[in-house]
Amino acid sequence: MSTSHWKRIVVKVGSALIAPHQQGCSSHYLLGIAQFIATCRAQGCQVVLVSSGSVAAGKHRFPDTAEPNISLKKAMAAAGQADMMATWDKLFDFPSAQLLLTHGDLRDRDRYISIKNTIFTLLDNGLLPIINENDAVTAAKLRVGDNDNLSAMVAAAADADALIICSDVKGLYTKNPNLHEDATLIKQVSEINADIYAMAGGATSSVGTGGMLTKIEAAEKAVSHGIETMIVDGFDADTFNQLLKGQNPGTLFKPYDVPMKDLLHWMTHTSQIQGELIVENDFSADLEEHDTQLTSDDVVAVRGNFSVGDTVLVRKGDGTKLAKAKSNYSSCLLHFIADQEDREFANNAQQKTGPLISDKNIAILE
Ligand SMILES: Nc1ncnc2c1ncn2[C@@H]1O[C@H](COP(=O)(O)OP(=O)(O)O)[C@@H](O)[C@H]1O
Ligand SMILES: N[C@@H](CCC(=O)OP(=O)(O)O)C(=O)O
Repeated sequence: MSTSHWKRIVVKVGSALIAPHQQGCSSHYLLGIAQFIATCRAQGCQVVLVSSGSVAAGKHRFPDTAEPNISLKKAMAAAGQADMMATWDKLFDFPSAQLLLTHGDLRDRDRYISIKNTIFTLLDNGLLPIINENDAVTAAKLRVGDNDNLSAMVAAAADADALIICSDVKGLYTKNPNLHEDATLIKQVSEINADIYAMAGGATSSVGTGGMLTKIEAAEKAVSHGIETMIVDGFDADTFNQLLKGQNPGTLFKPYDVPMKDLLHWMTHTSQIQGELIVENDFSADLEEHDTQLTSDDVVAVRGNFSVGDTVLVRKGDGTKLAKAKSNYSSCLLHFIADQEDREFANNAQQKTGPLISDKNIAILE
């Protein structure tokens, strides 16, 4: 790893670094991170910042709430977001821009492409995109829920070379170091497997979300896109000197040698399977190469409730998974078509809407 070889990176900053005392924002720990970002940019590396901290920053505006419920957390996020942006903005001598996203935005292919374009346009014009989840408006079904996974989705969208997750611990330990004195730091992870997940516990601070578990999930998403990922200690100013010297100050997760194709990665790690289309057992998944298209005639069963634009799994009746794809029809419409005795309705739907799945929006599973 070396900062001078990176063309584009995503830096994720956890809540404890932004509002360490939950009395609004503090620039104490952010200064070193801001200097690191400025140095990377000066070296020609584009930077996207994913910043947590809106809830922690807004908390002090609601002093009588020891255990805030979800509505209060949303209000805290709304109250703290502007403060958090203003705190970052003061530390930079270049302009920044705010993007507030939900999983609902990222898992819709058109909106995902639009987000991608906006990030690139901001970067190409010298702005620093600062991204957070839109906590104030999002609902349970539509949220990513933690900024570790959000930062990995953003890193994939931005086609980043590296994802640096700045937290309140040095990196991944064999067990939670805040609870176990004998925990030891893991310097490098070449393969994320069940043993690695078994080391990860949840957050122990009152402001963190997800703990190490969501960071490993994020690392898994990122490395499969070919993005080297690091968990580092944002409290320690020396972390950023080490990074600039090409050293590993925390835990480094090695990227895949052969990254997943972009569309398959998005279908696997960002979009969510909302249902299944079962096709005949002799159906082959050559939709991509042969420009063929799946129609409602090819489907023998429909599972789950999905809407137009949702991602579905295409599989054979024997269980073989063939592809993940965007459905141009809702499950409701497919059931209705299947219930019709004649073909007229299906033909009309096909003429109006086109194929059930087009070759542009399908990722063949190898
Ligand atoms: N194996 C582990 N190694 C390191 N930290 C761990 C581990 N398991 C759980 N943790 C917890 O994860 C916390 C970091 O996650 P979190 O609180 O969500 O921080 P952030 O706000 O930076 O996302 C640590 O402070 C620690 O309490
Ligand atoms: N979106 C939330 C942060 C969620 C989150 O993942 O927090 P953290 O674990 O501190 O990175 C906020 O701005 O408060």
